[in-house]
Amino acid sequence: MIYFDNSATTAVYPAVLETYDKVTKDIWGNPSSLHKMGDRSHQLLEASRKQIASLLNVKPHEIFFTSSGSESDNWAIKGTALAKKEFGNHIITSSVEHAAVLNSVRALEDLGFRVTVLPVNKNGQVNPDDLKAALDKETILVSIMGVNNEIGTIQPIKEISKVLEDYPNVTFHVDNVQALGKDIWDEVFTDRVDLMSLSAHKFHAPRGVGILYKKEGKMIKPLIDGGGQEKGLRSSTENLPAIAATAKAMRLYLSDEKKNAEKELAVKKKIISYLDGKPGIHIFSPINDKFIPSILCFSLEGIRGETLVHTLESKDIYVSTTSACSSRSGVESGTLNAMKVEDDLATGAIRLSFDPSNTIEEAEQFISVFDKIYKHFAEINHLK
Ligand SMILES: Cc1ncc(COP(=O)(O)O)c(C=O)c1O
Repeated sequence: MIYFDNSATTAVYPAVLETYDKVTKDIWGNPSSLHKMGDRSHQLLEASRKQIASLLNVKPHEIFFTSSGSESDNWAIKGTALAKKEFGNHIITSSVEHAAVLNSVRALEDLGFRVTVLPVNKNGQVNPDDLKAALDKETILVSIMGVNNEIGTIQPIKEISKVLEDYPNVTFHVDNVQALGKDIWDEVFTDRVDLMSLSAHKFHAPRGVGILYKKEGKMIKPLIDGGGQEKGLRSSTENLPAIAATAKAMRLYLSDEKKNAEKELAVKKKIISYLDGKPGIHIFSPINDKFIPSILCFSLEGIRGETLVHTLESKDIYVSTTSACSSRSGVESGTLNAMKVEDDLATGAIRLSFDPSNTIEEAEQFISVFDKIYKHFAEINHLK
């Protein structure tokens, strides 16, 4: 089996599963309970928060646990809009955001907020000058992702941060769900970032945990009301086994970022060296400093992405059409469309996403399987 779909989700590390198991069995008290069992759970919850904060170089009280990256995005955007609606009604985002961001701003648009969606260039990057031009005195929120989930573009968060230094009252949210552990943290998490979303299942923790970093003092309204957990801002009994597992997974995932990025790059390089220059092949995530090494998106002219996904699956190789969450709903790649890629190439795109555990041997096996598919379709489609 070759798993090249790590941007969709990752396998839980065995050591992390052990933590999950142990906490489920031994530390199952409700952290809000006043007795000893509750106290023990509360201590573990806070220790997990502290570890995550330390790994991200922020303060523990700036870390909030949610249920997913999607919830963190929804909360960042809708929670900020609700908290700041007296100060303005304008929100800026980009055309290549994840659906959790784009659909959140669309929902706010239906409620009367004004939304500007910034275009991107042929690499899928936002131009900071476009942001500058879009900002006005009504702007309350800017939400731009750190790394795109479909093609792996790194957004110019540093330059955007510089633009936003002149607008201290504008909340700046960054969706960094795909950016953690890619050895680019300084580029995507600056001092100017006020809110930042992460998702645990993207870094070998179990599903069911998202993280929202909220800079001290930033205004946000809760979306989930109830018993007042997470300092009254996000109620519901904490998913402690998964949270403790998340802290451990993050420590392991970030322990060798540079080496991990090099391993992913080696796999990507190997496959690109095969694909590059082949008639009918279009590569959307080349190797350069604008793209992370772990995502490779490309299409083969005349073939639908889903056909390629299922043909590869029949050989026990797992990849996605552009993003796993939209592929079942049949939605074409939002990112490639925003980059003005022709429709038939956009619907033909597949995404390979690597993990440091992937090997050059797997890349070679992929190439050998793909080459047969390529030759077959190249003949049918008369590609030269
Ligand atoms: C950039 C980005 N944001 C948000 C999400 C949503 O995260 P989750 O699956 O935890 O809801 C994803 C998931 O693929 C993503 O890639």
